[in-house]
Amino acid sequence: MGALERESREGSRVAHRHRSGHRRRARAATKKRLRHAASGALLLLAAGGARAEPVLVDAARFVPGLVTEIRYAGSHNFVGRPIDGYEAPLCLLTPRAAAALARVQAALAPDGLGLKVFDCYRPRRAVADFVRWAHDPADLAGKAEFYPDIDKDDLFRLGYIAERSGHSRGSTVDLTLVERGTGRERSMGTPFDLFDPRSGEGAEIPMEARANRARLRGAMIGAGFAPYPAEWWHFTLRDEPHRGQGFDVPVRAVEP
Ligand SMILES: C[C@@H](N)C(=O)N[C@H](C)C(=O)O
Ligand SMILES: [Zn+2]
Repeated sequence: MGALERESREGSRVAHRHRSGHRRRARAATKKRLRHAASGALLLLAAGGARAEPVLVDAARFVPGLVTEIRYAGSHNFVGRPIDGYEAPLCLLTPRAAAALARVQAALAPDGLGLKVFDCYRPRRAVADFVRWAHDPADLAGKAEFYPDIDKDDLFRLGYIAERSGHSRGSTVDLTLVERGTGRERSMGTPFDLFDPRSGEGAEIPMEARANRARLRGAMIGAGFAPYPAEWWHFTLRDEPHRGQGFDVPVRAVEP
């Protein structure tokens, strides 16, 4: 069974759980089909195409003015090269997470602020790439910039990178605050993906950076996201769909 087919079956089980009533469940079990659209989008399709619910959407279409800098699609990241599974620099998210992010963006707008995303949905094959990279002690290309004071061996143990990442469920996002007009990033005390205690809660950082972290955190929590204590940039939608799962379809353009 191919990865897409496997994911489709997983998605089908999720859809099934959410249907209420025996009759509807039985009908869904027999009629519902998951198909992989020609574009590569992962779609949940009802029989006859009556209703289509995408599992992942391009968040930029839902969040006006969202700035994207998808680091793992390029080389400016802790590995130092594009990561497996990132075929396009897109922020794919579940529709629920994208809608929540749109609420955050709207809440920030009156202050002239907006969001810039660094990572969104992360395929399992990308996580596997991180794990393979971690097992090569000679590959230290990104050490000086991203983990200067942490042994590469410890990055997973200390929780800076996950072997089973919430990002693979599509409702987790790495992001920061930017000024609306200029796109200039607000200072957060440490850069994105600096694996260091200073990136975590309670770190000794300048007051302005502390205020910026609090602004981001408050806006994200207000829209239903949970922060991650070790990394100021990492948030997961509390009421996320697809819990306990993980998708592996590559990051590439999805149908609108
Ligand atoms: C690698 C970093 N950007 C991140 O997202 N870390 C968390 C722990 C994860 O990998 O899920
Ligand atoms: Zn993250």
